[in-house]
Amino acid sequence: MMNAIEVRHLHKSYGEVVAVDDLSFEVNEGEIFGLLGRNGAGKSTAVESIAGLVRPDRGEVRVLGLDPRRDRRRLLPKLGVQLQSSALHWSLTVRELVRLYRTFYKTGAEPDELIAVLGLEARRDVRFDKLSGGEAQRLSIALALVGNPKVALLDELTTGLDPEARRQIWSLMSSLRTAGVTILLVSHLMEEVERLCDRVALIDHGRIVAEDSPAGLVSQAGLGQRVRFRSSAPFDKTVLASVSEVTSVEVDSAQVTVHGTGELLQAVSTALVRAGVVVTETRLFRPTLDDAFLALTGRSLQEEEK
Ligand SMILES: Nc1ncnc2c1ncn2[C@@H]1O[C@H](COP(=O)(O)OP(=O)(O)OP(=O)(O)O)[C@@H](O)[C@H]1O
Repeated sequence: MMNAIEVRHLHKSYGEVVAVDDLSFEVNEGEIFGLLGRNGAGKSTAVESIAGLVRPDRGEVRVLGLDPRRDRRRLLPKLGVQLQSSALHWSLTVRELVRLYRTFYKTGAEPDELIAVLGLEARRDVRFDKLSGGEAQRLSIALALVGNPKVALLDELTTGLDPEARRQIWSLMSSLRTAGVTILLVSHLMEEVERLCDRVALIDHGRIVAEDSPAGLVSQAGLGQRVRFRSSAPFDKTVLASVSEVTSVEVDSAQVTVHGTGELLQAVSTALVRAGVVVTETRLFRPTLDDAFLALTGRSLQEEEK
């Protein structure tokens, strides 16, 4: 099977700033692939290079086997691009813009249907400069999808959207996946990435730090899980000594934290019941993608680039 997107040894600097530093990855056909990283990590530069809008200093990009700069005319009908800051003609309405973009393609979506799918029906005749940030964002997704692309590049998919609109976009992404569209998406949102992406590349300083499924990244980080509970009687650690899932136990007065792997909660609960130990407020903490990012890059995803 051909890879829908291939990026090999991509480099791009802006003056002194190295935006993308030897970036290589592949996106399979029909896959949703996420680029996750802090502000300034180089994600947008990568997307713009794949879209053919930025000329890389070095390296190669192929989209559906085509060079996005050299084979631009052949690629554009098959490619949908949503960029972070799209400056659109401010005096055109939502409907006029979607219809205009539709004319760029031989085949594509029915403009009014697409407007409805993106929840913009009520705003159809509103000028672009009168839209809220979230509405403009949804419009930019509509414009990226109006040509029924085979490959969609979506930068900051749901940034600025309220939870309701976000869920709508997520379900739209799932139906695009079902339709076989390949999607490269840039996101800051863990929940979005965990829900949508088949695979994710963690990007830091223009480089890939790790690449796997969301669950795979969490297990790559080797963080294990924790079970925490309260014990009214002084807790005797030896109760858990022979439980193979347990790696360590911390007792802080009444609060007990058990670190371990596998079916930790089940194993700990069983051992406590067998020993006749009564505990309360039992909670399981699983490492998140955010924890994995911190473990793999040394910094939290929320932290801004200095
Ligand atoms: N056109 C440009 N001119 C100069 N510097 C740029 C340009 N575009 C990006 N950069 C710089 O390159 C680095 C990578 O930026 P890029 O926008 O690709 O990162 P990003 O991961 O997409 O971050 P964000 O989420 O904030 O957009 C940053 O240091 C940025 O300031």
